[in-house]
Amino acid sequence: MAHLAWRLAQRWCPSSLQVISFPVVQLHLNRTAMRASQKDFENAMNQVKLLKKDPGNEVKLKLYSLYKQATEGPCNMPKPGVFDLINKAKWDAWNALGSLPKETARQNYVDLVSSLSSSLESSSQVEPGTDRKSTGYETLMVTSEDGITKIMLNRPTKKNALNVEMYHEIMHALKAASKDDSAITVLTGNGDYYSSGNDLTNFTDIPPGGVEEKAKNGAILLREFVGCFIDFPKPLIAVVNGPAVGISVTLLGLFDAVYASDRATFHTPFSHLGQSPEGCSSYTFPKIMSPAKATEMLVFGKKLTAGEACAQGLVTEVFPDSTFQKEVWTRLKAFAKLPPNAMRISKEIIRNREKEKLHAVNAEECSVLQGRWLSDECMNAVVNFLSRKSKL
Ligand SMILES: CCCCCC/C=C/C(=O)SCCNC(=O)CCNC(=O)[C@H](O)C(C)(C)COP(=O)(O)OP(=O)(O)OC[C@H]1O[C@@H](n2cnc3c(N)ncnc32)[C@H](O)[C@@H]1OP(=O)(O)O
Repeated sequence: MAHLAWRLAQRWCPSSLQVISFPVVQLHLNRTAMRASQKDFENAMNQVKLLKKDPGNEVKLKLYSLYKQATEGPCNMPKPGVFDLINKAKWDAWNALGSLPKETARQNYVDLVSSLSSSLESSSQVEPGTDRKSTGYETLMVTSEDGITKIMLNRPTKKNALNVEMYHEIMHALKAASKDDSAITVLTGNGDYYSSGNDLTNFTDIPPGGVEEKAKNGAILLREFVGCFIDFPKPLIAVVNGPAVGISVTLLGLFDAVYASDRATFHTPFSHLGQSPEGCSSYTFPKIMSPAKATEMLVFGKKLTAGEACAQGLVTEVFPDSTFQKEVWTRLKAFAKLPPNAMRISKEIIRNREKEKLHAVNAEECSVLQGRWLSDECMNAVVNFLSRKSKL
């Protein structure tokens, strides 16, 4: 009983939640894949001023040291005397960052502020079900309510095509959702599309190292991105509000449930684009729907209706578009009331024995795609789309 009381206190007492939030801060500090722009950095500096709670001296020193490193580089001040306690603590914190590059310090600062904003916001949450909106995302809307973290793709005018920023932001949102206090996580799209897949303009921004470097970087990003779905620890549900194309379809094989509007379609036109399957679909689709049906989709680019996708096991259930949102969210709210640890553990039992295999498949698919991106077939398809000569 005392144990239960302690756990309840830990759940609701803001000061103990501050302690819980610390590993989240660490997690964000370890994330180096995203690159913060000067604008992100300035936004983060403004956000610090808006924090409603004092984050404590340890965090303030970390913020100070990252700020100095990001703006001035390695510590360049003479060491204060032992009795100058405050300046000595600040000097120690800055000096401890050694030769950490300015860009990394800037990114770590932005991550730290972002994690502080969400952890301190959640510590002031008094009632379950209070809506929590994330800020700082350019391409997503992320909310946490009723035990559900909802990650909404938010580029409706581009049919929610996934640009490089969106890949990074989804990874960030998934990592945050895996640590937050929600029971389940949902991915959905804003507007009439779920997602039109990879943003084909991703192929246009060629770095100094040329197309080879571009393809290599793309493969690294894709592998990390898909890896986040393979490793996601809580029930992950897709609410497919409209047509889905390319990678937004292949990833569905890594979700725990897929609910679709009857307006949704499922299209993986990889051969048309001179590309090859990703998102582990070369492994998950044949298992889900038989090798021949997977071939129709992944090799011949057959577009499925929601009903067909459901009959083939890719979609869990289809709802009429007119009642889709209401019916699905009612159901998800009921799921989110189930004991979260039991759900997490059950997911682990269902998925874990496949994890190693999925990571190996992911690595292989990315390596094959890296080669495909350099092919004439792929380059022509991208040029045709961008010059408005072709559409799916
Ligand atoms: C790090 C790299 C990882 C890569 C992973 C590999 C992933 C592979 C894939 O996902 S393959 C699938 C790629 N997707 C496509 O080929 C879809 C291309 N889009 C279309 O064919 C059409 O836009 C459509 C059928 C999705 C929708 O047609 P329509 O309803 O007529 O709308 P518009 O074409 O007018 O679209 C509106 C607006 O959005 C832009 N847009 C839509 N999809 C994409 C896209 N995938 N990439 C870039 N831009 C896209 C479109 O250009 C319009 O923009 P505009 O208003 O003209 O500025």
